[in-house]
Parts: sequence; C-alpha cells; structure tokens
Amino acid sequence: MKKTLYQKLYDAHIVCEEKDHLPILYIDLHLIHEVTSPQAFCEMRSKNRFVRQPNKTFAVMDHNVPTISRNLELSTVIAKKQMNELIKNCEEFNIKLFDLSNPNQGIVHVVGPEQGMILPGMTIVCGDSHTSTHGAFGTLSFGIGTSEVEHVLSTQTLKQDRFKSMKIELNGNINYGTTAKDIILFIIRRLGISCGSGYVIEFSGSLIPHLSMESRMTICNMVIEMGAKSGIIAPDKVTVEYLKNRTYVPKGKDWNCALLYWNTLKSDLGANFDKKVVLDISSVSPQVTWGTNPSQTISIDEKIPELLSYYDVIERNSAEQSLQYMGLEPGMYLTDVSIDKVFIGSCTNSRIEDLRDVANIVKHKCISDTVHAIIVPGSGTVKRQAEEEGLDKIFVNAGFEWRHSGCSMCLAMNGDCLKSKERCASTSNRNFEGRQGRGGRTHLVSPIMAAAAALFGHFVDVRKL
Ligand SMILES: CC(C)[C@H](C(=O)O)[C@@H](O)C(=O)O
Ligand code: SF4
Repeated sequence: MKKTLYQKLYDAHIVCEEKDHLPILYIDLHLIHEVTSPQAFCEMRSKNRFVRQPNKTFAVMDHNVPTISRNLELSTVIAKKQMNELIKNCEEFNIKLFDLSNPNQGIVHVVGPEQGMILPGMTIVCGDSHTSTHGAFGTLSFGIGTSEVEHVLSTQTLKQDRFKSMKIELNGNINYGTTAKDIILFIIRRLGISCGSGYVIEFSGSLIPHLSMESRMTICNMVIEMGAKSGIIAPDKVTVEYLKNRTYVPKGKDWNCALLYWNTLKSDLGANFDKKVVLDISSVSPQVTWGTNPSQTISIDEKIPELLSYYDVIERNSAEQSLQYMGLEPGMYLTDVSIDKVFIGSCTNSRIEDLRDVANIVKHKCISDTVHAIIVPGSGTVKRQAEEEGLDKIFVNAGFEWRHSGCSMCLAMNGDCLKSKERCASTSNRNFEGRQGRGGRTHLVSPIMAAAAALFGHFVDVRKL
C-alpha cells in the first residue's frame, strides 16, 4: 500500500497493535521541561517506578527561567519550586538536564534541534504543544499531557491513535519582506484555527527546498495553532546540511546508514491524503494579527475587516470581542496603531536566522523612545553565536535589551510580561487574551516586522523601508 510520510513513521514505531485497543508506539526521544513534568515524577515515585530509558529522555528548563540574569533567586516562589523539582528529579532518575548553568540551555524546541537530537524518522514527544516544531526534520512529533509524560517515562512507549493525513502544497516564490512566519499566519488565516483538527499536516511543494531549517521549524511550530496534531516536512539536502556535525547526530558509518534511511522518508507517489490544499504564496505580504486568535490576521497594507464582512455569526461575534479587547476598530490600518513593547523571541522565532534578520533592519538605527523592546535568544547557543557575529552590539546600540534565553514574554510565566492595555509586536505564536500578561494586547508578526515596529513605534510595511 502507498503510504504518506506520517503513515510510514507511525507504522515503523508500532510496538503492539491489538483489536479493540489503541496501538502502542515506541518513542525515540522524550523531551521534558519544568512545567509539565513535576506531577509525572511524583506519580512515578509513589508507584516505585523508574525511568525506562533515561538516555532517551532529555530535560531543559525554559518556561520559568529569569532572562535578566541567570540567578534563579530572581524567580517567583512557584517558578523556583518547579525548577528545583526538575533538578531534583533529573538527578534522582538519571536524566540529562540543561539547567541555568548550562551554556546551551534554552527553549526546549530550540535546543533539541540545534544539538542534533532531532533526527529524521524519529518519534518525539514532550509535554508541550509546540513539539510539532520538530516535524520540520521529517519526524513524528507531538505534544502530550502530564499523565502521558508519566507513561512515556515509565515505558518509553505511548498509546496513540492514527490521525488523518493532510497535504498543504506551497508553491511560488517568497516575496521580499515576507518570511516563514508570514506564510504560516497566512495559512492559518485562510484555513482557520480548527482546520487541522484530527490531521497531521505534511507541507510540500516547490517552495520547500528553498526554506531553511529555521523557516521550516517556524511553519511546523505553528500548525498547533490551526488545531493539527503535528506538522511534517520530508527531509532533504537542507535537512542533512543542517544536521551534519551537530553534537548528537550519528557519526562515521552510522551517519552513512542514517542517510540511507532518511532517503526513504517521503510520502509515496500517489499516497492518499485525506485532505489536500494547494496555496500559491507569491502573493503573501507581511502579516499582522489584529485579534485574539492567530486567524484574525491581515496583510500590513489591509484594513481591519468590517464586522459585516463576516457571514458566520460566531466568527463575527468573536471578531467584535477581539476588537474590543485589542482596543481597535474595523476599518483601521495597523500602520496607524502605536505599540508600547516589542518581544523578539519564543520557539517560533528566536533562532540565529531570525536574529540576523532583526539586525539587518535595526543596524545603525535607534528604536523609538516610546517603545520598550527585548530580544530573548532561543538558547545559550544562539546567544553565543549572535555575540560572535556582533549582533548583540547592533541590538544594544539600537536600544534593545539583550536578554538570556528562555520562553520569557511568549507566555509571561517568568515575570517578563505586558501591563494591562500595553500593545506588543511579538514574534511568538499565541495572541490569546492575557497570553503576555493580564489585559496585554499581542500582535503576532515576523522578526523583521517586529524590528521595524520597534524603530517607528508603530507597525510599518517592511517592504517600504
Ligand atoms: C506550558 C506548556 C504546557 C504550554 C504548551 O503546551 O504549549 C506552553 O509551552 C505554551 O506555549 O502555552
Ligand atoms: S516559547 Fe512559548 S510557545 Fe514555545 S514552548 Fe515556550 S511558552 Fe510554549
């Protein structure tokens, strides 16, 4: 039978499949962080269980970490407790942990790939929804709940139903000023926040070979915002080039064997997809969200939609509520809206390529006096690389704060947050009410759009700079 890449990965990991039971899959890598693991370890301890394969489990602290300095004492009581628990649990259960003292600590979805832990063909889970990011390497990766974290720790397997396969074919050329972030925002706007529900989405088409791994990760990262289980992109030359010589990739003969296997990781010609969408991305412009879900998005040169343009009553009501929360009106241009904060970071857009893009925009310029802007690199590795390239100087000279790595203002758990009614241009992935602080107003954009907004104090069309 002809199979999609998702079906191939799924089938290759079945440990047991019996009638009337969910199949059990083998998990090649289990990533854990301080927020969704403590309860799982507690349960393990109470049941006298041990971690089945500590060498296939990797921990990092990221959600709660302070980004102003590496001093854990700066954190709130709960944050400190979660991080100390993680340290204790990793010691007791013999799990490798990148804590605050580790030079490569960072956001779990940035650290895994850059360390070469994420290899095509793997199954990867984490108690975190944006685990879909790793599908960019041709893996089957998805977020799991805390009880599933416990199950994977104890057995290195997971009960998992089959999902449907969707193909999104992206064709055409990317325009100047448009990035992977704009493409995924455009897709979510077009298809809606629940169109991925029940599916693993494979991205293919003539655009893909031109996308870097960073861009592919940005796209797969956000499929969760359209309700999909995961995103997936077949590995190719770009994947292999990215992985070569990274710390945890196989070496020598094992590398050659791996290459042979990776070559087989593609959907068979004529494989059946349950849903197919073809999009021409040549006309995609820089995107900005105006509402409180990622589909409430417009191109920078468009007006916020009139409520009457919504035929669906639920969508119209949701738009009205979003506009009220965001302090905006239909018919406005976002270029007329001033912003208070800029956040460049998160597992969507905090990799070296993103920071280079920002530096290109702000070099020899100064941010607006009315804006407070922070850049939070995705990992210590990204931070070091940026500093080696002199990007930190460009940022600091322009007036940005150059922070330590972590999730930071993406979800505002560590104290980096918006005040009520503060408006933020953010490179993160969620713009729900209160996501970046109670009453805070989030506009999701690409790193270059965020950088330009910092310079001008309002959104601008980067294509006109
Ligand atoms: C804390 C964690 C459970 C959560 C997630 O799973 O997505 C977080 O990473 C987020 O982005 O909201
Ligand atoms: S950066 Fe944001 S989206 Fe990513 S894992 Fe952290 S909190 Fe979740």
